[in-house]
Amino acid sequence: SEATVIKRADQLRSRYDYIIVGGGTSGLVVANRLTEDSSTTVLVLEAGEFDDGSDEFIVPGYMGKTLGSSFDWQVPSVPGEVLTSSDIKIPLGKVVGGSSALNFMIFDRGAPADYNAWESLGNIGWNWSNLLSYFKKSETFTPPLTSQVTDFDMTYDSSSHGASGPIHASFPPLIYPQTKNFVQGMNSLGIPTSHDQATSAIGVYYHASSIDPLTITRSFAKTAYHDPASKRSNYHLLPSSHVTKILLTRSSTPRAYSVSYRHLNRDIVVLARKEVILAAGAVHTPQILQLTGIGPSTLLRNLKIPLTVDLPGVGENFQDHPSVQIPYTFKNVFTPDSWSFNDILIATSGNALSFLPTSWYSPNTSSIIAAGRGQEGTWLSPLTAPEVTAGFMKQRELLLSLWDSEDAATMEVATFSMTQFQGPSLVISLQHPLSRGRIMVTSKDPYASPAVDFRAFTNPLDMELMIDGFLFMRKFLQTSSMMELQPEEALEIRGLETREEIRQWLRSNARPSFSHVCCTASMGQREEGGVVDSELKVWGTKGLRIVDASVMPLVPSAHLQATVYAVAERAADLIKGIL
Ligand SMILES: Cc1cc2nc3c(=O)[nH]c(=O)nc-3n(C[C@H](O)[C@H](O)[C@H](O)COP(=O)(O)OP(=O)(O)OC[C@H]3O[C@@H](n4cnc5c(N)ncnc54)[C@H](O)[C@@H]3O)c2cc1C
Repeated sequence: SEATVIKRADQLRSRYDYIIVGGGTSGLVVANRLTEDSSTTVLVLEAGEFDDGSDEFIVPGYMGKTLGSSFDWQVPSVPGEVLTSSDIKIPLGKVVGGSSALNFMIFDRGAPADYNAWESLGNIGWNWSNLLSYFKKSETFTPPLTSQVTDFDMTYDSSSHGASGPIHASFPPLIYPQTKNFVQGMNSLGIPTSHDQATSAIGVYYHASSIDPLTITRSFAKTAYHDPASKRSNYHLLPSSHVTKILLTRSSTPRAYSVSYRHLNRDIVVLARKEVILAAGAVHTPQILQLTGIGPSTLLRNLKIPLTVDLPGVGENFQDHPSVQIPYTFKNVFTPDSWSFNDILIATSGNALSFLPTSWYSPNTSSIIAAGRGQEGTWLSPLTAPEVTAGFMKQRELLLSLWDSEDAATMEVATFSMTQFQGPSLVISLQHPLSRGRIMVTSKDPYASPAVDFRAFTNPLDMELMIDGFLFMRKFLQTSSMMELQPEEALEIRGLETREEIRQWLRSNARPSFSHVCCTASMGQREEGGVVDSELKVWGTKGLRIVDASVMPLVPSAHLQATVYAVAERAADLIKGIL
């Protein structure tokens, strides 16, 4: 597949129709779709290398092993105001394929209400029914085996899925038997099994994974979108190319005409005839914009970065799913005797998720929502511009209606590592948080990490939901299905009784991220802190778009990759001008 990939910058053309910054999940989708037209030339500049072809990238049972390697950016984050545990390093793919090469392969969609909320914020066309065709376009779905349907009561609806898209969504051939206890435990608390999460993402379900069912290996942006495109002479990708800034004309509406990058210690500039497309992910896209002089004017002035466009929303509205592992051990969890070592390698861990509307786990739903409606503070950073605050107020009203609805989930319960040794590690994570973080550069140096400040749980209502999630887990672990696994509460949480005690424990044990960084260059009205319009064009510029997880206005209640693929597929049609 690397035969037509450009190895040296001197083999490049001096000019391309489109230059895509970042050869990750979204960038490769757009590069592939644009080069379907053989007269369109595209260059992808990717900071990372090709993966080394090792099993660690593609064998499901090895997932997680590449974290912390040279293929991972490992971006440090700022210590939290509320979470004392939150100065973590965030994993992000620095490799062709981006984070889709590193992720845990969970392949799921958010609820229709999550995407309709994007349109309600003024982003015309960004609703569930429009996105559904792009979810399908990106996917080839293979249903579970007949024996799995019988043994695990699995259900599915093929018509909700794609049949011929680039990314494979399938179920691993082996599923840990105790996954069934998880599903039945949820059912016994009145939480229904979703018939197919693809169109009905509320309740408990067995999730598909981005795995090619023939080879039982990872299906990701490189295999699905890059490999086929690399056979086209109008498609070029240059790895080890760190983009440092975008060059824009000095006209009244500046036009992006070129990209500056460093390749093998050389600083190089390449020209874009039509557009520059940012796909560097939710951490690096706002960084590149700020380095280019597009961002909050006060920040840029302080750092002596010449202002190109004053856009106060760049780097704001930062969201993720704060999460915590509930520490239990399970005495009666095992890997079936009949499984060989190879079987263990093809089984992903976990396989079931539960997405809960607030009232399904919180007895305090109405008082929490009333408190939200009455909130006078915003708990945004004191440095936040008025436009961004105005946009947040609109979001908050909408979010509280999602918190109050059975059509949207505010808590996820996930199960990982269903192995003999570790037991199911149960993780709860907050969906649709009200707290907002920010990502801002701290110097002109394009190789320095920006300050990544999650600000998780700064809005106190997020913590109230998390406490109710924690208490729900105790109830769940006492269901007869979960009791069969002989759970034992770890000593550190055994004594926790009051909300205050649980809050303190969460403050030092929750994590600000579930690796779902997004929303830092979000779609929206300019006077409401939006960075791109509903065609994903950066406000106040020409020839500059964003297509990655940064453009989402609100994080959906799902793991992010399926949504990133769908957004990028739709972005490609917008760029082609066929929408
Ligand atoms: C550890 C981990 C586990 C995850 N697990 C799951 C999961 O199980 N299921 C799920 O649905 N989602 C999961 N996700 C989330 C999902 O993978 C991401 O949301 C998605 O891949 C993001 O796509 P993106 O295009 O926005 O960014 P990325 O895929 O990260 O792409 C950005 C690309 O830009 C490149 N880049 C950055 N800066 C520059 C620069 N200056 N110059 C040139 N190139 C640059 C990067 O190297 C990268 O290749 C996980 C993510 C991680 C990190």
